[in-house]
Amino acid sequence: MQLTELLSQIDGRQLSGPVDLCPTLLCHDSRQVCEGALFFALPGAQQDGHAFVPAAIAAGACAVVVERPLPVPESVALIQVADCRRAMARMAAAWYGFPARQLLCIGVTGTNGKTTLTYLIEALLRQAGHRPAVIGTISNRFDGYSQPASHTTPESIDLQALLADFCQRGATALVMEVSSHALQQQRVFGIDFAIGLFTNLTPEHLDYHADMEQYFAAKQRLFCGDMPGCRQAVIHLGDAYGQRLWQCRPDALTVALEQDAAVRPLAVRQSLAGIEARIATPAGPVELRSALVGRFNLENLCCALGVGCCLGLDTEALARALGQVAAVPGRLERIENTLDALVLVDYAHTGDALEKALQAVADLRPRRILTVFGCGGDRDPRKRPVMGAVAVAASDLTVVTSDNPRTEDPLAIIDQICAGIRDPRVVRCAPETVPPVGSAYVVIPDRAAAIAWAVEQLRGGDVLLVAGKGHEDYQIIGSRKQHFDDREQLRLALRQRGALPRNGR
Ligand SMILES: CC(=O)N[C@H]1[C@@H](OP(=O)(O)OP(=O)(O)OC[C@H]2O[C@@H](n3ccc(=O)[nH]c3=O)[C@H](O)[C@@H]2O)O[C@H](CO)[C@@H](O)[C@@H]1O[C@H](C)C(=O)N[C@@H](C)C(=O)N[C@H](CCC(=O)O)C(=O)O
Ligand SMILES: Nc1ncnc2c1ncn2[C@@H]1O[C@H](COP(=O)(O)OP(=O)(O)OP(=O)(O)O)[C@@H](O)[C@H]1O
Ligand SMILES: N[C@H](CCC[C@H](N)C(=O)O)C(=O)O
Ligand SMILES: [Mg+2]
Repeated sequence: MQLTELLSQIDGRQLSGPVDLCPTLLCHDSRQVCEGALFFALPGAQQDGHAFVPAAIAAGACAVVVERPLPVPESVALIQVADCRRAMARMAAAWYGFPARQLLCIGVTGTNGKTTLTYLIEALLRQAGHRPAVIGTISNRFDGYSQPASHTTPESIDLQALLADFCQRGATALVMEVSSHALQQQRVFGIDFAIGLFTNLTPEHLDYHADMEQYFAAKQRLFCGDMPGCRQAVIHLGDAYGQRLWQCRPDALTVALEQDAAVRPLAVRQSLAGIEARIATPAGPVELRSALVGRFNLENLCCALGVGCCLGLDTEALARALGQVAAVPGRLERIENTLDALVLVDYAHTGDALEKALQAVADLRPRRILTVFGCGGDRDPRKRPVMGAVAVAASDLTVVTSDNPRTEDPLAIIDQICAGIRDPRVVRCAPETVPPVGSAYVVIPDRAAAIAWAVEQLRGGDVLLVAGKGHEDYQIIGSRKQHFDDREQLRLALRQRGALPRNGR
């Protein structure tokens, strides 16, 4: 594609140097530049891409997009723009032939529930006769083809490449998680979402966003802004930020569990077998049976119904589609055992998610609740003491361990978690002396050892919740990513106790 054609996508740019160029590649990492590449110098959180312009040119870049003028050789085109990430998103869309225009695009944002909702909406889109692609935390996938995701929402160049690939494979629709990082960094700029869904907003990513207001402002961009955002909004009102969002999108289809809204439950029965509910919707009352458990999943199902109504599905089609989603990997995922205990792996890695997951467990009225969790390194440290407090408040026995320490000291992360455990009734015990019943916590930094120890404590009627890593099949310690899977570790520990069922893997 001609550089001039790409440049026609962006306003207010200044150009110097040659224009009659045909770049071979779009790229923002100097380490990936090849002969003829068009390089975007992104101002980053860690580094400034402008510093890598000389390296990009040395590696063969024929053109560079910058926010500040820089000296470059005469043979290189220099394009100066106000916002490099936005220019990159627009040019990437053009480069790949505007694939999003061929898809019915649905964007899901909010602190928790996005991944779950993409699975539910995927089923609704199928029911509506679409061939949906899914982009999110677990994987980017379409029709049997799946690649593990490195980000919840890919960088704009990767995103547009994926969309073009999905279109080529025959996708007609897309449901994607839209993270606050993505909205802040313009990764989805230019995508015209037919439907945007807001689930909730609770403290998270406050290492990246200055405060909750900035975090909310990022999320809000999907609904009211210049992106172009979404045509139809679905908003969960049982959340103070959802209420605020509704003020800027009074046309939204509203969802709530406990207040008046277009989608709201009329009658609910919850058990370990799942959720049975009669739910009011604009299409009429839906009789829903879902194998998903927990009140937060009732909320997710209601949000999905809102989206399904926007798709024009009738009540039977809505119930049929959502009833088909029996589980979401790593979200309250059950691990079979012969102890008559419920063993669950869950991705709760925020205070609110952990509280909701533990509430879902408590609603099952178990004998005891045992919780194993840690917090990721190089991520918002503010959630650590909160998760510590939430875990011990709702558990009989908590095992504080490591998540993905990344470049932080795992013991320092654990100390920050424990600093939140202020309730004098909760005692810290050594693993050898822990009382069998009561409010206690132990610290076992090695996650595999923590899981094995918790499994040893399990008795019939107990629930064991291993939280924080869900579907992840790795652990990042330092800069090394090694294989680690909570589900495998649990099965290993259960096997060692002779408590893995005959057919258990
Ligand atoms: C905090 C964050 O979002 N960081 C993202 C951001 O990095 P950054 O702004 O820090 O970039 P940087 O490292 O300072 O580098 C600046 C520029 O210099 C370039 N560079 C750098 C080094 C070099 O030698 N040459 C070079 O050209 C880089 O490619 C980049 O373009 O831009 C990078 C390029 O697009 C991303 O890869 C990077 O994601 C990092 C890896 C990350 O961990 N992001 C997470 C926190 C994230 O995005 N999470 C969200 C939300 C998760 C959720 O809630 O589910 C997600 O959507 O996944
Ligand atoms: N509606 C909800 N409200 C609160 N917590 C929820 C909700 N849905 C799911 N959770 C909890 O949050 C965890 C993560 O859920 P899910 O993966 O669906 O959210 P997400 O928004 O995609 O998260 P991430 O931003 O990490 O990708 C679940 O394992 C569960 O513990
Ligand atoms: N989407 C979240 C995932 C956190 C998962 C947890 N296991 C961790 O590594 O902190 C993030 O990037 O902050
Ligand atoms: Mg997700």
